[in-house]
Amino acid sequence: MSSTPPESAPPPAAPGSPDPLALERAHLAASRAALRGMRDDVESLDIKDVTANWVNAAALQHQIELRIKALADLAHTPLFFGRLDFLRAPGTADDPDPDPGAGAGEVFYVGRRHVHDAAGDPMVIDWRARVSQAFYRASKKDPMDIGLRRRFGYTGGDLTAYEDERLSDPAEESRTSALLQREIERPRVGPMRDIVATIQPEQDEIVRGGLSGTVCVQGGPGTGKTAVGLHRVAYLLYAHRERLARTGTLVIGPNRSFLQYIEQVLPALGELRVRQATVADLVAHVEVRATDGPAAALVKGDARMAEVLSRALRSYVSAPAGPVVVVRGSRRWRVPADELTAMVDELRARGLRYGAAREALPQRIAHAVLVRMEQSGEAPDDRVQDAVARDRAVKALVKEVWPPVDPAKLVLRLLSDAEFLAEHAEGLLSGEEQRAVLWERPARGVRSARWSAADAVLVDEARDLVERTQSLGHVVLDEAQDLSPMQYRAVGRRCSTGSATVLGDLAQGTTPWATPRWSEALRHLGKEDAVVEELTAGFRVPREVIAYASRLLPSIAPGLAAVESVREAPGSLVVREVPQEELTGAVLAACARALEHAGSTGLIAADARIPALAAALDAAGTPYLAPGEETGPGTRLTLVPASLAKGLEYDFVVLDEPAAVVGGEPDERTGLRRLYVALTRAVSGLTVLHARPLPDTLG
Ligand SMILES: Nc1ncnc2c1ncn2[C@@H]1O[C@H](COP(=O)(O)OP(=O)(O)OP(=O)(O)O)[C@@H](O)[C@H]1O
Repeated sequence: MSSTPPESAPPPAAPGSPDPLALERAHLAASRAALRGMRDDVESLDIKDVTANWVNAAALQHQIELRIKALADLAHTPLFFGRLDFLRAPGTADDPDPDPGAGAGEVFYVGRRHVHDAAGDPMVIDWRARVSQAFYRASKKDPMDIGLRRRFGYTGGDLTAYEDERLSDPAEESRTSALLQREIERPRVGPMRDIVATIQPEQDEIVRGGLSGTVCVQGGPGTGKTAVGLHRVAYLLYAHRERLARTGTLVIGPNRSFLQYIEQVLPALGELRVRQATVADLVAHVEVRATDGPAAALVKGDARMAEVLSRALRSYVSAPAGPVVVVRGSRRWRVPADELTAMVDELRARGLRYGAAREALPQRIAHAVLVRMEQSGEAPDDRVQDAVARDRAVKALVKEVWPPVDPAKLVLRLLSDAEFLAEHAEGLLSGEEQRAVLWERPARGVRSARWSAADAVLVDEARDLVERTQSLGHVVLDEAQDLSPMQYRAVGRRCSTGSATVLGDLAQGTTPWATPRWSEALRHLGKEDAVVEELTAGFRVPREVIAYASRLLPSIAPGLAAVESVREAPGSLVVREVPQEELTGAVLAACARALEHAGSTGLIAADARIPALAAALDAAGTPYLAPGEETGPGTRLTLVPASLAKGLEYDFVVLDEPAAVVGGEPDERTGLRRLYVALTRAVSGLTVLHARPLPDTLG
């Protein structure tokens, strides 16, 4: 970016009047100084006076250290990226409770964090504050009382450009932002970055949605779903900090490489304490050492398995065979079998968790004993009730009629014992489905069993039947289209009393159980009343490339609209046929050409082709990384197996042999969806090289 305002900026200031860029730089310098002042204030806090207790002191010290960290002025992160000149005090037109301290015609600088000067006056407003909303939402149609919206461009940490929109001036034409275009095309080195300076209005609606409801976002490749999900977490933490600090937030992504790719975004937004995990991490109660075939995985992931498990668990509860007799001193108290049966039936009917009901039963029995004691003139108190509940006879009876159940052992038995499975899958799973889920060799113990990923989800379900899983305040679920119904349930119980942001693209579903409709996914998640929003503007992939990839849509997701790219990049797509024996050489040459440009290059290929391409790159002395590993100026090429490409992006992509990508999947639709994912990873250029024929729709 040049050091002068870009073309879209207003003409230079008239001679004699102050240079606007110089004034803005002065405000930046003053804001930096104010931020330093804020940090100095925190650093000079003396906590000795506040607390004498060392535990409290340590906790306070930790808080202070976090605050100092949050107040760091990162040289390459602009302190503010926008400015709003209000025509009158924000919100006063129709707001009975306007922001305090906002005067008519006030000017606000919008940035990543709040900065105030020594007098407490704001120098920079947090992008998440209510006044900042107009920066993202105001338009010519609805100027929201904004006279001027100014966007700033930075080079490194220096303010070098600005772009103005006079929203309330009917004479000014709306135009697309050159700074947005530049931001998107800025070469990618390192992990995903935040989009806080350029969040678009339809994205902002989702980011600032309330905490109480669940939102599901359907959006094609590169529409900003991941970015929106992460910014939504940052927003919710700002707007509901105390509540979420208590209940917790979690971001769920498809695999490690993806999590590595996104892990810097929230810390860059000042949020250091959000847990990020895969579904496998959440259900890691047993060690996964085996892979299911598609038939087994499909049945194990089906929601009917929840009912099978529930029935199997309930089968452990039996009717008492006889009375319970409690001996206290010289007296014997007898509760007959039919009364015990009524207690068991009542607890069963109440729908409590297995473990909670099991804990309640001794208290019920003790209560029945106490009633008898009172009837015979004794005056037992609570301690007596507790003692009776712990009586050996009571314990023995509870163990017999409501035995403790280890969730992993329950699943192990179902998958090892054909008769036990048949008994509880009756009317739910066909004989063939039952055979599909049974282990070939029954396992002897939980530790030695060869658990699969889907089995671990079953164990998680069983654990929840025994003891309720704790719910978090908010969960963001990315690439949600790929989850099985049982996986949705596992995520759903982690936000059962909280809310979720569900992000995905039905056209990119590549598991055998990929969800066909969001309504179904939301039902399994337990969030039927979620709002489904659609994002259609594409930020990553240039128009030519997305148009090419979208030719696959009618076969992979009929009815889904193609992404409308916000960017033209003529010449960004090259599709070339080469003889088979020249394919690898051509691929390497294409990578070398891509690497002549700044930024990252991804070489995407069918998983089966990876070893050959890795060997060829090694032989050519070209260094490369695995997906998710941080690219740096030295190594900018990543070798990406098609199965790991989802969610990632590169400035330039070289796609090796599409037919092999399609052929690497068990069926054609999944193959074409995998190809669609691979075709939509490029920001600036895509080169497709093939020796075998392309799929019909692309040919
Ligand atoms: N408003 C925006 N301003 C600037 N860049 C944006 C904006 N929205 C999205 N982007 C960029 O577009 C790219 C794609 O975004 P993101 O990865 O969130 O899309 P996605 O919908 O999750 O894609 P996929 O379906 O492929 O996973 C990222 O580089 C992101 O930073």
